[in-house]
This record gives sequence, C-alpha cells and structure tokens, in this order.
Amino acid sequence: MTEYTIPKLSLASTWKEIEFPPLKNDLLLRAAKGEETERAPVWVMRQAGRYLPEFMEVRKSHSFFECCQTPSIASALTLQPIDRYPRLDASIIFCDILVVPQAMGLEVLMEPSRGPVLPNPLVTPADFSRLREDVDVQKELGYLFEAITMTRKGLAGRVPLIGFCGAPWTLMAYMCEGGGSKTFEKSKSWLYKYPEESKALLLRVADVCADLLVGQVLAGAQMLQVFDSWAGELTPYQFKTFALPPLLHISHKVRHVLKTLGHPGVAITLFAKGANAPSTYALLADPAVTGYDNLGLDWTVDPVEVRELVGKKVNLQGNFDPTVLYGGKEGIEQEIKRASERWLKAGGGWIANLGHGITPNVKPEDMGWFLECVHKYSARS
Ligand SMILES: Cc1c2[nH]c(c1CCC(=O)O)Cc1[nH]c(c(CCC(=O)O)c1C)Cc1[nH]c(c(CCC(=O)O)c1C)Cc1[nH]c(c(C)c1CCC(=O)O)C2
Repeated sequence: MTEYTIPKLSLASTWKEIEFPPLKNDLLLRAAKGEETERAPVWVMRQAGRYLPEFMEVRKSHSFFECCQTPSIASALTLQPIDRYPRLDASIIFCDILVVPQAMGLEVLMEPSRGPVLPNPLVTPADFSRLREDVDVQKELGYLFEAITMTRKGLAGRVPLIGFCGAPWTLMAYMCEGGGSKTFEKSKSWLYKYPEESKALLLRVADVCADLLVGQVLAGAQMLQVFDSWAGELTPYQFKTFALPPLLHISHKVRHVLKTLGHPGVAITLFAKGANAPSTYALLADPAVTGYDNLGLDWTVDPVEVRELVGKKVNLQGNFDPTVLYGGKEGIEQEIKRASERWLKAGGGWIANLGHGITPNVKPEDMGWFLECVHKYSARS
C-alpha cells in the first residue's frame, strides 16, 4: 500500500469555502487540548439512540441504515439530544462504525433483536476477493460528509460536532464473526491462523477509516473519535501487534492529509474499551507518538490510577459506569459526586462521558439528571 495517498474527496479543494456559525461552547475543545476547564465538558456515547422516544418515533418509519444514509435524517437524529439536553457539551454525528465494511463491499444489516448482522462474513483470506480493491470514500460514504455539514449548520454553534469511525480490529471482528460475538472465536482464530493476512486486512480497513475521518473533518467535524469497542478481547501482545499499527496508520494519515490540504487539524480520541493493561497505557501515553490526544476509559478503571500510568501529556475521557443511569436520582448523584472527585484528583484534561454507550432502557429524565450532576460535581473550585 502506498502510504498516505490523498483521498479523492470533493471537499479537498472547497472545504475552506463552507461557512459555519461561530462556536459558542468550546469547553470540549479546550479540555481536548489538556486544559483543566472550569467544569468537565460532558457528552455520552450513543446519545442519539434508543432511549429517546423521539428517536424511536423516527425509527418507526425508517430502517437503521436508511437513517444513517439520509443526511437530513442523520442530522435530525444528531440534533435530538442537543435540543432536549442543553447541558450536553458536544454532539456526535449519527452514523455507525459498520458503514466502513459496507463501503468495502460487505453487506451489513441491522436486525431488531440481534443488532448488526453481516450475512457473508470473511471466512478465510481467500474471501479478500470479495472486498473492493480501492474504496472511493466519496462515492460510498459521501452521505456522511453531507450529514456533517448540514448538522454543523443546524447546531448553530451551540456545541462542537464529533466525527467518528470504528477501529480496524473492532471492524475486523464484525467482518469475520458476521455480527456480535461472545467468544470472538472466528475473528481471534484469524490472528493465530493467518497473522500476516490479518495485518493486511487491518491495514486495508485502516486506510478506509482514515479517508472517512479526513472527509468528516473537511465537511465540518471539529473533533474525532475512533471506537475500538472490542480491544479488550485481545491480549496486550495482540493489541500491540495487531490493533495498534492500524490505529497509528489512521491517526498519522489523518494528520498528514489534513496538513497537506492546509487544514489546521483536530483533536482525536481513542476509545479502546478494555485495553487496560499498564503496558498498553504506556504505548498510548504520548500524543506526539500516537497521534491520539485523548484516551477514552471504560468504567472498570480508576482515573487516578490511569493518570499515574499515562502521565499528563494525554487527556482522558470517561468513565462513569453506564449502569449508574439505572441507579435512581439519589444513586446517580452519589456516584457522580464520588467519581468526579477521583477525576478532579487525577488532574489534566478531562472530558466527562460514560465508560460505554448509554443503553436503551434509560429514562430520558435520568439522563438529564446525570448531566446536571456532572455539571455540578465536575466543577473545579
Ligand atoms: C460497536 C459499535 C457499533 N456502532 C458503534 C459502535 C462503537 C461504540 C460501542 O461500542 O457501542 C458506534 C455508534 N453507533 C451509533 C453511533 C451514533 C452516535 C452516537 O453515539 O449517538 C455511534 C458512535 C448509532 C447506533 N448504532 C446502533 C443503534 C441502535 C439500533 C437501532 O436503532 O435499531 C444506534 C442508535 C446499532 C448498533 N451498532 C453497533 C451495534 C453493536 C449495535 C446494536 C446495539 C444497539 O442497538 O444499541 C455497532
């Protein structure tokens, strides 16, 4: 693969001409630069999702991927939580990580009871022949760029807009398993049986991810996040050997291409869920090396302990237990107070978030209360 080929994107030459309303709340962007902000900016993974009645209403008449692929719907869904919760400090574009395998030529369905299903997964490396050689991100995923520009205008500067993609290992897991998995039998056996082919696949996926992220930034995304939801399935050795190189390809390519196009660049967050070995943190501690300014933490770690391991160069995001939202008003308040004290003790840039996505049975008013508590208890005196 030629390193860092400039993707063919319609916005490559025109991005400077798009005019956006000025940003009124820059808390997120400041925390992502390492500032110890007056209180933590807060947003939630999957904040536009099934716990919101207004989301379910739209889903009655549109399939999941129809929502992703129709810019006006994706934009409306992104704005739903922002309209409902004035305390949110960021929006994240409505889409899914699995649009990358789709762009590479695999069919992906979203089944109501099972979640994502890929009816024809990759079984052996011979199946690479079913993947597109050169993925034209503009052609396959241009709808996402359109949705981003539309959404950033619709936000009217209320909060910044985050673009995202899945991490290559997590996407490979879906592409080989054919959907979610408890054992990761198929995808992990690839790492043992076909290590070199796995690396090649991961890099191919990474290249598409990088182009997708570049396109999102040119379209107006003000920050980026890479979701490695299944990083915790890997041994620390496998994370270093298989997951990390393509993650670095993404961040370095995104930075290189944006610079080449005269763009100042944006902060990038890596959420490698479950990648909590001290030796893994050591690999991710320096943004100058990794290209990732922020690390998203899941709820199983303590921010003071992580801060001791990573130092202060990298900013941290997280990591309230997602099930705290089922804890009732008092339970929510107590836990946000307790956990916020740990975060303030940890110091450095902090973006408040849950340690994983918000789940469908959360009551919308409890989400509102959670946000209120974060505003209160994350304040630095
Ligand atoms: C692993 C993963 C996926 N998708 C994503 C991840 C990484 C984050 C994580 O670990 O949760 C990322 C994602 N998916 C979605 C977003 C939108 C932006 C946001 O965070 O609000 C984002 C950032 C919408 C979605 N993606 C999905 C929904 C719900 C599906 C529906 O409407 O039927 C939404 C709102 C579907 C989806 N998509 C995926 C799964 C496993 C599921 C089923 C689980 C579920 O239903 O919650 C794959």
